[in-house]
Amino acid sequence: TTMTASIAGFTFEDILLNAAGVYCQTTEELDQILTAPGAGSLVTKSATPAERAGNPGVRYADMPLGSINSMGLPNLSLDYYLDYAIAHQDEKPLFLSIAGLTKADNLQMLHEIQDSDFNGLVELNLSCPNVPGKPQTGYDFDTTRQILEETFAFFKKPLGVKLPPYFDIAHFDMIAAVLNDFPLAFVNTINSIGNGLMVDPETDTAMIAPKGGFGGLGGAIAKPTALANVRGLRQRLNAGIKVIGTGGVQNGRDVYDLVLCGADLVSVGTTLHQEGPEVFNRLKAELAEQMKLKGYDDVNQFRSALQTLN
Ligand SMILES: O=C(O)c1[nH]c(=O)[nH]c(=O)c1I
Repeated sequence: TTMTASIAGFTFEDILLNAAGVYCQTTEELDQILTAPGAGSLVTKSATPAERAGNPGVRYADMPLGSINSMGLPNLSLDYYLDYAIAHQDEKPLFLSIAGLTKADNLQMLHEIQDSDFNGLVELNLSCPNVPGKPQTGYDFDTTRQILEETFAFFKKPLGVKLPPYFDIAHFDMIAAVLNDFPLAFVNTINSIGNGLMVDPETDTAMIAPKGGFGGLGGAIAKPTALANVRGLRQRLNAGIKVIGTGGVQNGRDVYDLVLCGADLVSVGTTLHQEGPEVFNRLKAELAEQMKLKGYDDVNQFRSALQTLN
């Protein structure tokens, strides 16, 4: 069974990887993803120029429908992840994620990456929902265009963007109209569904502390929105912009569905957090089983092959 994909000239021997933010905070965690059977790549925790502690208090919770988090962008700084990525980029194609709190921070980090020995892929996170007072850039189409214009004036290495989920067909049209104007290597869709709220039934209290309990939703609850965003963007984006599908992956059928909607790679967040890096081998085996049932021996045979009723 062939389960490879290519983005920006990189060949991925497996289509699975972690979702940024999950199991990728420290070199110890990153090494586990790097060596996990079934994982074809990894992405580092979204970085800021300087180290950040993130939001105080309980900031992650599992729940029946998935997870809720308001981490608040805790990370060990761009240099920490850049050093790791440079040290390991010859072992697998790697993604380095950045999430500056300002355009200036993003441009500063991109200049540093441009001038560095890192030659992998950069994921510009435009969708962190959990920094108090900071809106999700991906919902501001003009600001998104502005950042990409200033970025591509100097940045020449493979770059993609991590997008928030969109819930209006008009917004699929609008974000695609922006993205299609730039030589992006990929989009990664979706980030968590921003600012949900969950209650602990024992105590009638919000499950997480930051922002009065408001946080990004992941896991099973995110699957229909993830499928719609992968499909909606695949249908609208230039063929040269590849798609990483993220959201709601619990089993091989979920991976299959994201590929059916157009995903080239598939990333796993909540289920990785709950199960650990052995999840990749399980998902790979279950995907292979699903493909066998359907008569496919290569993911390239059914990518974007979703049928519709009319
Ligand atoms: O709270 C976080 O650190 C976080 N949490 C998310 O669910 N998505 C993000 O992009 C980020 I930067």
